[in-house]
Amino acid sequence: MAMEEQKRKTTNGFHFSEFSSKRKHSGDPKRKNGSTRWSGEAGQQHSRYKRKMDQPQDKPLVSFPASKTFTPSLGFSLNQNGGLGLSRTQSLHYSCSNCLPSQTRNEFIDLEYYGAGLIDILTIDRGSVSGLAGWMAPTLTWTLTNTVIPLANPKKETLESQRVQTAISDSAKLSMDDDDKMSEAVALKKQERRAKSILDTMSGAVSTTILRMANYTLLWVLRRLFRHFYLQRSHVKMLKDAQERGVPIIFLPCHKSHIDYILMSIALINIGIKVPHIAAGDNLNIPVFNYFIHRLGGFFIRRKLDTGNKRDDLYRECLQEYIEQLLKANQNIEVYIEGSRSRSGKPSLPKSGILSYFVEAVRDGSVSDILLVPVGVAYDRIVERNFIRHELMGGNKKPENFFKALGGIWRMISSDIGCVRLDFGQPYSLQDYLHSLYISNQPLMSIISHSPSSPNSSKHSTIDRKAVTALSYHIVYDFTQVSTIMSTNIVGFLLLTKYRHGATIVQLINSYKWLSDRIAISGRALGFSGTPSEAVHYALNYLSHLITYDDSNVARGSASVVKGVDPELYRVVCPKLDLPDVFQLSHHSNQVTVLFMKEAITACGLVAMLEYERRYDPPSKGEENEETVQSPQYVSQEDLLDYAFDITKMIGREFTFAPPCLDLSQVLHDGIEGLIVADVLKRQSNSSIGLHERKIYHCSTDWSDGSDGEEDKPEVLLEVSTTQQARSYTSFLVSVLGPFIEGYWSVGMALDTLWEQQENKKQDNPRETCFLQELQHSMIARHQEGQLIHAESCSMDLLRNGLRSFVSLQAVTINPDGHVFVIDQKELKSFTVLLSYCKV
Ligand SMILES: CCCCCCCCCCCCCCCC(=O)SCCNC(=O)CCNC(=O)[C@H](O)C(C)(C)COP(=O)(O)OP(=O)(O)OC[C@H]1O[C@@H](n2cnc3c(N)ncnc32)[C@H](O)[C@@H]1OP(=O)(O)O
Repeated sequence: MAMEEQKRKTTNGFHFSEFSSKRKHSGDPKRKNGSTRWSGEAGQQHSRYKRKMDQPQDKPLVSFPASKTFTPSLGFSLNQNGGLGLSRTQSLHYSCSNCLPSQTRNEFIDLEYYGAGLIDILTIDRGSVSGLAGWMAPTLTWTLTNTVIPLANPKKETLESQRVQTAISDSAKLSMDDDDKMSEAVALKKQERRAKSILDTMSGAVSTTILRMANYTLLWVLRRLFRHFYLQRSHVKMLKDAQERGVPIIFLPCHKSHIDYILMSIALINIGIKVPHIAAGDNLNIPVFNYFIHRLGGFFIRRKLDTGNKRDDLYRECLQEYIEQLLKANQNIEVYIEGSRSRSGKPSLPKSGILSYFVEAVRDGSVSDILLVPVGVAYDRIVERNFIRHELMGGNKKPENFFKALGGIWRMISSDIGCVRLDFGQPYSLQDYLHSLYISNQPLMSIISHSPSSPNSSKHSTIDRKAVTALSYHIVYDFTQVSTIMSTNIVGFLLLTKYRHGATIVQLINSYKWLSDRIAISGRALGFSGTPSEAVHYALNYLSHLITYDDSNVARGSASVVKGVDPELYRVVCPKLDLPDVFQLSHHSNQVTVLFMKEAITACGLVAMLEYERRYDPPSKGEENEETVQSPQYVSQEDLLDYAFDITKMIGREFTFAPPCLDLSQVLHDGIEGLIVADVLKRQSNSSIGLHERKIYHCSTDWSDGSDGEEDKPEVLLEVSTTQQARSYTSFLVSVLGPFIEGYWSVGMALDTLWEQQENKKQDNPRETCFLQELQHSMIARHQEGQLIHAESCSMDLLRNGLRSFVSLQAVTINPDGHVFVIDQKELKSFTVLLSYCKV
């Protein structure tokens, strides 16, 4: 009792994160605020803690997805394969009720157009005109005359602007400080020349003639590449309505392939939307191509604004002013905020630099408003397979060049990529977004780390960096939500989770039905409308290089083969789990993973919690009778949330599975609800269970300091179902996150070894790239020895994210020279142990 009293005295209420949850810990002096101790040594430290939700109890637990409406299966189309078409039409107008006022949300929704079907851009409006004339007619007439507004001269206006002129004189002063002998006139001239050369490289004038020719040629190429290229009719109307508003539209697509921007421009041109100016990384500034890119609307930006460690303010100002000039001229802009193509199929963490320029333009009144349109791009097949294999296996990014680009185009033309679909999210006003964000003081989800402004950053004091970062995460969430899930994604996902050891086609068809229903309920669009059997066959055809068939079942005349049913359906399909093939399957599968994230995280929390208890709090000898073993298990909901919270902190950034304006505890509550609906957990009222019969894994309320009367609140207990069905669903959910858990755990173990070396000062700490390469080599070796469960966990992308996650948990740091140092071994160990519990 005295000990409990002592605990109570030493317990402090503290904020685990600024926004999300408030925890109390046990008062163990070894524990530091906000961290969970996951000691590997039995019984040494208990990691139970009490967590208190900031949210009032009467607030709805889950308030997203918001304002979504959806009409299933209205459109229909046939493809060349005789009926297997991408035709399920589902309109999804997503916007977030948390951070947008309702009038903005519903502004562009016009129910009349709902479910009016899909448009195939490859055959759009050719109508009765046939042959060459049919091709040329739309190209030469209405399309381009409407869609390109010639720019006056953004380069000249940018150069003459107050902002760039000030930056020129500031840079001149700096160069005079560096070189005493330089006169002011010379310094100014030099900086002026530099500004001019920056803008020469950056800007280009759109040419209607070249656009017209490109539209014609590329439509021809795309016809060879894709079976269909679909847009939703309702989205076309929505974009036209948005265009009527007379403010610039910013298109923010996800980035999976070089074809993304070609599809975007072609789609917009052919539906009569003003063609956007596209921010292109300067790696594409290659001879010949750069001429065309400039004339097709691209403008080059550096992928890193600063060169080396030297800050380049002149470049920043030129870029910002150039963008502002485009906005003032009411031009549409397209930005790939992920900054590069996704290697893993899931969105990369967004970059906020260009977004901050849009925000600043609206806030300082340079433009009255801007409409933001997230765009999802979905392919049946991965377009650039080789580059994914190469880079995820740790290969360096190869610089682009003319011949490589030509080779890439040729390879693409000669392959069949299936169908592609563009889905536009509902346009939302940046003005409204900022307004409601500041008015409602929305919290940002705590797992988002926003980069603080650099110490020598003189700018952007007026912009709340958190708000801009939140906006960028919101966009990533939005384009994920609007993206269509293709049949290849579903089959890839099933093969990597439920059926890693193989499944008959019949099993795949049944699971496909189940999963497509899940997708429909979640409000995401499904990119296939045929029967599940057609969809599975269609997908297996596109995944043929990633699977093998085992016919022994059929040849043996196995009992499971039903007479009278096509024996083909009993062939066993096995995924190729070798490296690097498995990366491609996981690229497909990751499109679906995000749907299960909330539940999978809570399921991992549950597994970790039960494993912890099994190891460190086994039933005492006397209790170990048959009755106790079979008695139901209970967990405290709050403790489960704590475990889930820590897992989210660790691997949550792999997927943007909730908008940043939601409180993380709300999101995880949603995950628990999912487990309850699936009968994995059952909610119990405290009073209905006698203390003696509870085997409850929860913390003691005695740890509370009692200052806020929390102990008055009834404790929510969850009964863990022991049915076979519940267990297999839990294992399925855990397997969804399996590769991430295994990869991150391997990073944790490698860092632990590094810490030992660091302590013994055996050798210099490795650089980040070296550390990751060595780790990947050892993992590949372990995979070859059959010691890894998931070969996907060897992905360089995943290992890099794992390392960054430990950095953001402040267990590890990477110094300016790129060397990796462990700075908090306890924190490192606690999270590594937590991951090992999820692995079981
Ligand atoms: C008909 C036929 C048609 C055919 C049609 C063909 C079309 C032919 C076109 C080809 C088109 C190709 C298109 C390819 C697609 C790509 O090439 S994708 C790659 C290029 N695009 C991008 O990277 C866009 C997204 N990236 C960004 O926005 C990055 O921030 C930037 C601008 C590249 C800079 O990155 P960075 O150097 O790492 O710097 P970062 O930390 O982001 O910060 C820079 C500044 O932004 C501001 N900032 C950053 N974060 C924040 C924040 N949270 N809050 C406030 N301010 C912030 C600050 O001012 C910051 O400076 P300091 O605070 O340090 O002073």
